[in-house]
Amino acid sequence: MIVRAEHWFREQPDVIACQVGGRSPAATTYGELSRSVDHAVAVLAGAGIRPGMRTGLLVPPGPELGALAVALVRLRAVPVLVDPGLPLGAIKRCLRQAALEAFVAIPAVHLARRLLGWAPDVRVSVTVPSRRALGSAWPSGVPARGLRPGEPSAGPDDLALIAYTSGSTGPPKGVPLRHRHLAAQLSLLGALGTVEPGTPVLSTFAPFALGAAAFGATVVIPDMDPRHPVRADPAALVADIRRYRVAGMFAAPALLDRLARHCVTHDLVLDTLGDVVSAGAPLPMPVMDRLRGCLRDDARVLSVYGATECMPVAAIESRLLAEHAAATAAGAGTCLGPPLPGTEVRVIALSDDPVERWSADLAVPPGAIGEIAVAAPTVSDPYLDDPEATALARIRDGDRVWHRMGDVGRFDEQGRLWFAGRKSERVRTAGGDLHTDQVEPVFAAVPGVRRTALVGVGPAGAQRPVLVVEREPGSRDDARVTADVLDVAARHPHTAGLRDVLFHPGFPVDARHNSKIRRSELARWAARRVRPGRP
Ligand SMILES: Nc1ncnc2c1ncn2[C@@H]1O[C@H](COP(=O)(O)OP(=O)(O)OP(=O)(O)O)[C@@H](O)[C@H]1O
Repeated sequence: MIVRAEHWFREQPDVIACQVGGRSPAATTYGELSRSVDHAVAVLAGAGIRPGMRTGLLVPPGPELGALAVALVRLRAVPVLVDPGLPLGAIKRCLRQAALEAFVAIPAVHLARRLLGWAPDVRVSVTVPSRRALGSAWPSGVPARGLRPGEPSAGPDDLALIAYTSGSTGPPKGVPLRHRHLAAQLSLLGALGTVEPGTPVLSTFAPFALGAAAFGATVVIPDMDPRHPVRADPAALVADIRRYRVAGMFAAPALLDRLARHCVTHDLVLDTLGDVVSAGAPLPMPVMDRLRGCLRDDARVLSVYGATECMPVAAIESRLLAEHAAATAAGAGTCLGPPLPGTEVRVIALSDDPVERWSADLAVPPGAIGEIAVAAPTVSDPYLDDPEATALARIRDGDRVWHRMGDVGRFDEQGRLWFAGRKSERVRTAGGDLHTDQVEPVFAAVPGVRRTALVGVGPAGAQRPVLVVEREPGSRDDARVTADVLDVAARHPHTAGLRDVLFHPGFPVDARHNSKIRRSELARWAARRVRPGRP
C-alpha cells in the first residue's frame, strides 16, 4: 500500500490527491502530500514512534489522516483504526485490547482520552491540529529525524494495521491485517475497475478513501461528521459531486438512500457519476432503484460483499441485481454475485459451535443453505487477543484457513452467492429457522413501509417471529400498514406464520455504516411488547 502511494507522489505530483469539500474547501496535491508525509515521518520518529509500535490513529478523514497513515507505515509502526461513531465505552475497550503504545489524535480526542482513561499505557502522544495543513501547523521544536537511509521498508508479512469489526452483533473484534492482506484487497478492488489514477472519487468512509489514494485517485472528502455518516447533508454531497465532477463514489446503503431521496425530491441527476460502490449491508432493491433513477443510464452501481476480516468477497452490479428482484421479493434472499477471483467460497452446515478442522462433511449439498466460509489471500490474521471469537470464526484446512463469515447463504446454479441473513440473527421457531434477508425484502414494496427487521421473541427453537416496521415519514396509519403486511405475509409459505407486527420510530444501526440493523437490540425491545410463544 505504502509503495503504491509513494508511486503516485513521484508519478503525478501535480494531481490533486485530496480535495476537502463543503464550505471550506482545500486541495492537496500528491506532491504536497509527499512533503507532508516526509514531515510527519520526521515528527513521529522524533516523538518516539518506532517499528512495530501500535499507534492509535484518531484523526478525521482528510489529507492529515492520509499523510499520517503513510508516515506510520513508512516507520513500520502499526496504525490502529477505531470507528469514531462507537459508544465511548466501546472505543475504550478497543483501545485497551490493542495495547497501544502510541496515540496520534486531534486535541478533542486527546482530551477524551485523558478524561475517560483511554489507553493508559501510551508512552508517545502526538497532537494533530484539527483541519490544518500538516506542514505549517505541526508543533515546532520537535527534533526532526526521519528514516535513516537503508532502513528496511515493511514487507508483505509485516503487520500493516489493526482494524475492528463494526460491532453490530457484539463488541467490535480487533482484526490484524498484514501488508499482503492489504495488497490482496487492493488488487481485487483494482479489478472492479472503480478507481482510476487522477479520477475524482468521493468516499464517506476513511479506509476506502485511503485505498483510493493507493490508486492515485483524487479523493474528495465531504464535509460530514464521520461519527454519523447517515446524517450527512445530501445537498452538500450533491454540491461536492457536481463541483469536483466526481466520477466514483463509495457510501453505505443508508447514506445512498438518503442521497437518492434528496435527488428524487429535487429532480436532480448526478451526471458525472459513472461508478457507485455500496458495501456494509445488503443494498435493498427499492434503494437501488431509487439510486439508479438519479444516475446516467450507463452508470454502474456495485454492491460489494465482504467483512473487515476479508474484503471483498463478491460483487454484483445493479442490473444483475435487478434481474433477481422478483426472487428477492419472494424470499430468496439477496444475490451477492459470484465470488471474486482468487476467493474461494464454500457453504457449510449451520452451527454455532467452533469447528477446528475442515472435513468434507462440513459442506452442505449444492444449492443448500448454510454458513458462508471464505478462503482467500485477503483473510486476516486471527482476532486480536480473542481466542474464543477466533475459534468460532476459523477452520484450519492444511496450510489454508477458512473464515466463517457468520452469514447465512447459498449458491445458485450459476455459481452466484446469495445472502440470507446473519447467522446470529436467525429466528428459531418451532417450525424451523427463519432468515432475516429471506423475510424482510418480502415487505419492501408494502406502501408506507420504509424498512423492516425480523426478530425472534422467546427461547431458541420456540421463538415467535416479530416483524418490526419503520414507516415512511408521513405514511398511512398503523392498522392499514399492518393489514397489508399480514396480507403479503400470507402469500408466502415461509412468512405465513407471521402474526406480530410492531412499529418502531427509528431502528438502531451500526456505528460505521449506519446501515446494519442491530436486530438483537430490536429483539429485546420487541420482547417487552409481545408475549413469547404461540398465542
Ligand atoms: N453487500 C453486502 N450484502 C449483505 N451483507 C453485507 C454486505 N456487505 C457487508 N455485509 C454484512 O456485513 C458483515 C461484515 O461487517 P463488518 O466486518 O463491518 O463487521 P460485523 O460483522 O458487522 O461486526 P461484528 O462481527 O462485530 O458484529 C458481513 O458479514 C455481512 O453480514
